Amino acid sequence: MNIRIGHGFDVHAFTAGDGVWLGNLKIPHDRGILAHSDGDVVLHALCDALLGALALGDIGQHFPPSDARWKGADSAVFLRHVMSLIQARGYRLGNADITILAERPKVGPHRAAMQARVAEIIGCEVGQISIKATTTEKLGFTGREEGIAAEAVVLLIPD
Ligand SMILES: Nc1ccn([C@@H]2O[C@H](COP(=O)(O)O)[C@@H](O)[C@H]2O)c(=O)n1
Ligand SMILES: C[C@@]1(CO)OP(=O)(O)OP(=O)(O)OC[C@H]1O
Repeated sequence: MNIRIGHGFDVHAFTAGDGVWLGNLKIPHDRGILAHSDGDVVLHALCDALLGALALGDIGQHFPPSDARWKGADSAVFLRHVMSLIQARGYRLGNADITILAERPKVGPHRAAMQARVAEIIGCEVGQISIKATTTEKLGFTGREEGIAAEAVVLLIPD
């Protein structure tokens, strides 16, 4: 078996609320997230990258937005399931590199806790999880603070 690479991307719109779920942590904010689940773009992009690495489809195929079971769901449930699919195929995570695109909230103060939480869900070392953030210099939908996006790249290694 060969090493495999995967890429994921996710977007959610802001709505009224008091915080956003990022990396399975609720980050205080003056907006919330519009989504079927908890709307965690970090975990959704990561799930899609992991699925993509083994050509296993995308998050919406495994957890359809039409399925009431996933309404308000904790996205850690999605990530644990995706990891179980990967492990069943004889692969483990090499590393994940995630980028959050947002003017606000600022990710820096929460980065270490987010990395630790994602590593805990996956069952890997914190050093295997990178979480970065960038503004888009006030350009586009993230720049106008209409929504938030995340991208993830992963490398999977055969056991
Ligand atoms: N939501 C964000 C956005 C950015 N950061 C940090 O600020 C740095 C500078 O961002 P630029 O878009 O101006 O390059 C960036 O490298 C991040 O460290 C952040 O924490 N949260
Ligand atoms: C996560 C799911 C779960 O129903 O819904 P949303 O929370 O809306 O998130 P999205 O990133 O659109 O992915 C699709 C679905 O799998």
